[in-house]
Amino acid sequence: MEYIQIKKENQVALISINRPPANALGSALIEELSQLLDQVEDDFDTRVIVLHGEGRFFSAGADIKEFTTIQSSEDFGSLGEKGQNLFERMERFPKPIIAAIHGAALGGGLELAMACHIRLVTQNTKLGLPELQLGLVPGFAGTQRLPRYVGMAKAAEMLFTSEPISGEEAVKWGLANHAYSDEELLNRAKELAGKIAKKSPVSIKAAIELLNYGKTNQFYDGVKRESELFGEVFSSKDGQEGIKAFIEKREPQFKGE
Ligand SMILES: C/C=C/C(=O)SCCNC(=O)CCNC(=O)[C@H](O)C(C)(C)COP(=O)(O)OP(=O)(O)OC[C@H]1O[C@@H](n2cnc3c(N)ncnc32)[C@H](O)[C@@H]1OP(=O)(O)O
Repeated sequence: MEYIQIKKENQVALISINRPPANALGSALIEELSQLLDQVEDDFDTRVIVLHGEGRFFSAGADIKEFTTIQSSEDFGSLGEKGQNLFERMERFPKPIIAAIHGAALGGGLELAMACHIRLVTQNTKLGLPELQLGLVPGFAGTQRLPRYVGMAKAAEMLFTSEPISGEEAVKWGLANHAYSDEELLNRAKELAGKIAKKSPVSIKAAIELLNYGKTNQFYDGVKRESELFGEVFSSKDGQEGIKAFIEKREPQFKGE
């Protein structure tokens, strides 16, 4: 695999995303992550997964540079669906997935983290869904998962302003379980994974299935509508302007078209 490494220690699989400079979730990386889950699912000896990012960030989201190679709203919508399907699989995965988040988890990076069962963060990490800054909307089910963690009002504020919250704030809002220093993060994640690995895989699998019953049809209808709007908004002039502005490192000029 090119962008993802796996290391096993005491029944815990440490999965590292390694795609400098920002661990952007391009379509190849999404595919690799999906293949890796196939491997881990079949490996009886792996009981818990810890997911983290190499380098400066957990992940700065979908690959904005790759967006410029996409021609139609349908293709953009299907990119969204690929991410949505992978993240749904993760949330239902029979083995617990702990995200250990440092630096930043933005856009698709936070959507990935929100699909994990437990989130540990560093105090100063930035967590946000800044897609509206790009003239877009989130497309990997973030519009449906974020309000489940932080409530509608805080989710609306985070989406409308595009501003991230810190790891410490994320714990207060229920988006993350615990915040640690940069030095502590990975060891704490491994320690927690070790505790969970001692439980019966049978009862863990049942607990994950049961936790997922909290998601009603409204959640799935919302995810479907998100992928349609993700494609439509991408094709708007504002969507194209937002992506161009990011690449040109300038403020976007949105005209409502
Ligand atoms: C369905 C899902 C949709 C989405 O996820 S849309 C994407 C949502 N994410 C974002 O909008 C985040 C965009 N990135 C940022 O805001 C910033 O970056 C950071 C806060 C992560 C870091 O800022 P700083 O420390 O000032 O570094 P830097 O010079 O902006 O970035 C370092 C290099 O990383 C590239 N990069 C950052 N994020 C992405 C990305 N999401 N996709 C592709 N490339 C990205 C930059 O362009 C640059 O690269 P170069 O050194 O070549 O100029």
